[in-house]
Amino acid sequence: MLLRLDAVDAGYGDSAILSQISLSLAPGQALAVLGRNGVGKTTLLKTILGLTRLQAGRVLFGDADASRWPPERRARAGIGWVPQERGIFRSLTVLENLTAVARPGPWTPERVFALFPRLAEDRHRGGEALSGGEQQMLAIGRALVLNPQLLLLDEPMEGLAPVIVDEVLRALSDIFRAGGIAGIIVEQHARKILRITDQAIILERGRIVHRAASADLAADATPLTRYLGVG
Ligand SMILES: Nc1ncnc2c1ncn2[C@@H]1O[C@H](COP(=O)(O)OP(=O)(O)OP(=O)(O)O)[C@@H](O)[C@H]1O
Repeated sequence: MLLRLDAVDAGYGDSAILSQISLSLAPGQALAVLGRNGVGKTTLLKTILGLTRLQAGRVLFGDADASRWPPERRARAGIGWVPQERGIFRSLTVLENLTAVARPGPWTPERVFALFPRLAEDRHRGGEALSGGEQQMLAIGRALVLNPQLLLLDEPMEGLAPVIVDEVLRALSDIFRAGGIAGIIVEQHARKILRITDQAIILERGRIVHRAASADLAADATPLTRYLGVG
């Protein structure tokens, strides 16, 4: 297993947000995290990144107990993060954004440009001149050139035009299927990411209320209707 959460309770200070979360992810596997607003999806990603307070349980990365590792150590160990607010350097060009953080490994700036031709065309443009879709692609690219083993994405499709959503979905599918990188994607639009993930969980009030193979959930949407109110 690449990642395992064992009966994790976590939150901010004394407030408990997540309760009894157990899950595991093999190398190269992708997991969809679904649920309504405020159920704790982002908090789950932050808990894996070491940005919340672990109140009970364990977080294992590879063979190591990472429960007490600070965020920097988790990043060095191979946990990558594409934050919802994207966080690119606006004063640097696209290429500089990538080269500023790249670490040795299969994912180079050139490979990112092959994945996102739109970014390749704009490689010398400044970060401040990019569209929302290009910013998202760059945020994903920047996480990739750090050559993580696990990539965490928080609502990567939010606010993007439909044509860009399709490009980002295709790229993420390539990353997981061919790139050998495991992924956890938080998303409101369940349908879209069930196609590119292996497993799915649905959260409600900080607990996992349903887990399934993504293909099964796509074929029988009863749980989606029940917990998310979508068909
Ligand atoms: N820094 C924080 N300190 C205290 N409470 C927080 C903090 N961040 C989030 N919360 C609370 O944790 C709960 C879960 O929030 P979280 O952002 O994880 O939900 P979410 O499922 O990702 O929702 P959304 O889709 O709106 O982002 C909410 O009640 C929220 O108010």
